[in-house]
Amino acid sequence: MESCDAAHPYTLIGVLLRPPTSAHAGAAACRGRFFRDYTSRATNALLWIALISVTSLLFRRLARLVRLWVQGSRIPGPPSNPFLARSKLIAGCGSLGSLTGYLAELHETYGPIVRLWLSPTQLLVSVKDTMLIKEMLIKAEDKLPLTGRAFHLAFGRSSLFVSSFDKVRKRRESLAEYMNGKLAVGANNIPLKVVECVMGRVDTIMGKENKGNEKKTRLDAPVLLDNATSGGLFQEEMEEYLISKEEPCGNILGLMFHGCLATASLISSILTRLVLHPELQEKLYSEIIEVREKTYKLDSDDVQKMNLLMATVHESARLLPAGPLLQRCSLKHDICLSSGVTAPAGAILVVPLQLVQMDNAIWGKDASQFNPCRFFSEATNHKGKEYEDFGGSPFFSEPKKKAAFLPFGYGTRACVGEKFATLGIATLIASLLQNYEIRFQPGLDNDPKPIMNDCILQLLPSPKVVFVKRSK
Ligand code: HEM
Repeated sequence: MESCDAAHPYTLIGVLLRPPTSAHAGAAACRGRFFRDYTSRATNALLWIALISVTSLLFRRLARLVRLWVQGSRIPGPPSNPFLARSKLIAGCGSLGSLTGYLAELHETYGPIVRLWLSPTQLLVSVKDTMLIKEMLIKAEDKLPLTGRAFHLAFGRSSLFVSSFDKVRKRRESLAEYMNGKLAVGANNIPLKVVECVMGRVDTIMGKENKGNEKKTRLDAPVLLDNATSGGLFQEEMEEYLISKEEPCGNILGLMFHGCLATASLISSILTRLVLHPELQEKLYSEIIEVREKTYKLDSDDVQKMNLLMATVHESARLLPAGPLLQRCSLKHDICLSSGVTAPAGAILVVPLQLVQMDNAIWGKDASQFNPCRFFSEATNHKGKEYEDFGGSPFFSEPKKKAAFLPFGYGTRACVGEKFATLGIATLIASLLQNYEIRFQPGLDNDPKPIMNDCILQLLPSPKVVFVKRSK
C-alpha cells in the first residue's frame, strides 16, 4: 500500500493539484489528515509570528521605559522611585496646596530644571529659566498625546489641537493667516460686533433695572460674553472659514472651548482689576477720550494707540494666565537643552507659568502686584509710541521680562489667537469704559483668588460688578 506521506508532495498546492485516482481507496481519509496537519502547522506558524511580534513590541516598550528611567534619573529632582511616584506627588501637592506650589519648592531646591515622576511611565520635566524655556518651547513641537485623545473624544476629529506638530502645522498656519489677515484687516467687525452686542445687553439690563430710580446695572463679568458667543458672532465667521473644509466640528468646538473660555476669563480678570483700581479707570478714560476725539469710530488701530489700555490687558494676563502650565512633549526625539540636560522623548515638558510670570527675580519685589506701568520701561517714554511699534508684543526692553511673559505661550505651538483676542478684548474694554464706570456691588467678598475652574484659571469668587452710566 502506498503511504500518503511518501506519495504526495507535502504542500497545499501539491495536494489540491493532485488528480483523484480510484486506485487510492484511502485517498479521502489521507487528504483529511493532510488538511488537519496543514491547518495545525499554519496555526502554529501564525501563533509564533504573533508571539514574536508581541514580544518584540513589549521589549521595545520596556527598552523605552528603561531609557526613560535612566535619562530621567540624570535630571535633577527629588530622590524618588518611579513606582512610588504617585503617593509622593499627592503628598507634595497636598502639603503645598497645588502642583505649582510643589514645583516652586522643587525649583528652589534643585534649580531651573527639575524632574518629577507622575507614574512609572510618566516623567514630568519642569523648566523655569527664561532662556531654557524659550529653547524648550521652540524645540519641543508636540503636545501630550492625552490632549489629542481627549479633544478627539469630546469634539471629534480636529486638526488644530492634536498632539503631533506634523499634523497640526498646516491648519495652524492657515488659521493664523486667516485670523491675522482677513479677520483683522477685512473688518474690525468681530470685536466691534461683540462690543455692540455687549453694550446692547448692558443697556437692556440697565433699562430694566432703571425702571426704579437707580442709574446702575449689575452684571456678573462672565455674562458679558454670553450674548456674543450665543449670538453666534464668532461662530458665524469661523464657520464660513472652516465649514467647507474637513473637521469643522472638532475644530470649531475646540476653538469655542479654548478661545471663549480663555477670553471670558481674561475679560473677567480685567474687570476685577479695574474695579479694584478706580484711579486706573480714570486714567484709561482720559486716554480713551483723547484718542476718540480724533476718530469717528473706534477700531483696532485706535485701540493700539492706547498704550495704558494695552498694558492693562497684558498685566491682567500676566497675573492670570489661562492655565497654570504650558505643556509640550517631543514624541519621537530627545530634547537636548543648552544647559546640558537631555529630556527624553515622551517626557512631559512644562513651564510653571505662575512661577515665571510672578518671579520676583525677574519682575521685582512687586511681582505679584497689579501694575500696568511695569510694561513701560524707564527708558521708553510710552507716549507717542504705539503698540505695533513694539512688534505687537508688550513693551519690554528687558529680554528677561519679554521671555518671561508667556500668557499666550511661545514657539512652535504658541496661541494662534493672541492678536485677535488682545485687540478684541481691548476694544471691548475701551467701549465699556467710555460709557460706564465699573464698580463693585457693595457688600460682597471683593478678594477673589486665582482658582482652577473648567480647565482654566479664574479669579473666584467671580465678583459682582455694577456699571454706572457716565454723564456725558
Ligand atoms: C485671552 C484669550 C486667550 C488666551 C489667554 C490663550 C492662551 C493660549 C495658550 C496659553 C495656548 C498654549 C500655547 C503654548 O502651549 O505655547 C493657546 C493655544 C492655542 N490657542 Fe489660544 N488663547 C486665547 C484665545 C484664543 C483664541 C480667541 C483663539 C482662536 C480663535 C485661540 C487659538 C488657539 C489655538 C488654535 C491654540 C493651539 C495651538 C496648538 O496646539 O498648536 N486662542 N492659547
